[in-house]
Amino acid sequence: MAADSEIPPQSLLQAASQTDAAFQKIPIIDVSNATNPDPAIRHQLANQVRDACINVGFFYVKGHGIPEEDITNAVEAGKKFFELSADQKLEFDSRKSSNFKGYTALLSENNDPNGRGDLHEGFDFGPEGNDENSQGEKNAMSGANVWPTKYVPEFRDSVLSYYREAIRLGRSLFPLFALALDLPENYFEDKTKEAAAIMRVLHYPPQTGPHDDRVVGIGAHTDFECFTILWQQPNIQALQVLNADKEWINATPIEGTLVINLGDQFARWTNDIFKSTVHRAINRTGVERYSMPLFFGTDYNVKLEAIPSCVSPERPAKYEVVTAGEYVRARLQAAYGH
Ligand SMILES: O=C(O)CCC(=O)C(=O)O
Ligand SMILES: [Fe+2]
Repeated sequence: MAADSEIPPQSLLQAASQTDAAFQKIPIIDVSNATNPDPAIRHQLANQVRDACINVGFFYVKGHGIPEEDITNAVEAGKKFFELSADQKLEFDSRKSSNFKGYTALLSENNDPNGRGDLHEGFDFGPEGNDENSQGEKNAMSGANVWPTKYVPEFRDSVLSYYREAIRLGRSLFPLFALALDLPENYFEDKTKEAAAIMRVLHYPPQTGPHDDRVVGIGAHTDFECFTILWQQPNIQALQVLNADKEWINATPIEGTLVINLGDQFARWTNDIFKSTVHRAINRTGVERYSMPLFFGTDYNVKLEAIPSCVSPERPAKYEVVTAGEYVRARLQAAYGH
């Protein structure tokens, strides 16, 4: 066994009280052993995940098992869609949909209230085929997806193949997050039955002109859900993560990895022991950039209530209890203004 497994494990609250959120680097974690039959190996991996979650809120995963071909096909389909004319793309305008699905044009979103609109366009979709069991008040994005099949016939199959792979990866991470929180490995299983994950394909045109922190690809924000699985285009530096000293740390793409970042559902659930870290993206490279985030949340009827292992007399519960569905709906309405 590795030497660090001989160090007596620190309690979660103890570890959380000694965090170093002025991180300079984003850790890389090899998750190929996430489902290893040896519990000692899974625990060791969960310790790395804990460190990343309480100090940074971001980590790269390698050994994620998503075939390169699924990534390429999804990105290529996205590129073809964004190359359509503005009028063609607006046939799928998400403002026409009651559930935030479809196309969002440049500048129609504003993630940072101090910003002037985000310089990216996007296409949003969710799970297919579970409309019946996920309808209703509780689910802000339930209901049918829209697909640009008439212009890009392979779009739906290509992005959904990647989506399914990313969901598989996301499901394999929940037991690690549970162990990292001193919880039973299956803690999140009954809370993530629907895999209420929304995925986006994003396009950031290159930005030129004078530097203005209010005009960026995606303004400074935190994500809403438990965690995000982000593919970002290789060789393009755009994504930046804010540390506790208010320095922007580059999340440079690393070949063969995906970025995982925690969102506000996890921060609320863990009473801020898991960090939902502010980030933004600016594409000043002179070339087009594409990225694909998938936001993995809990089922929308789950109450986001501080987990007992994350609360103590020194660290009382900080957030009022809301359901995941109420929370996501409010945040989406604030970002998209509808
Ligand atoms: O494109 C990126 O690198 C970041 C996207 C992002 O932060 C988001 O969609 O929430
Ligand atoms: Fe984000």
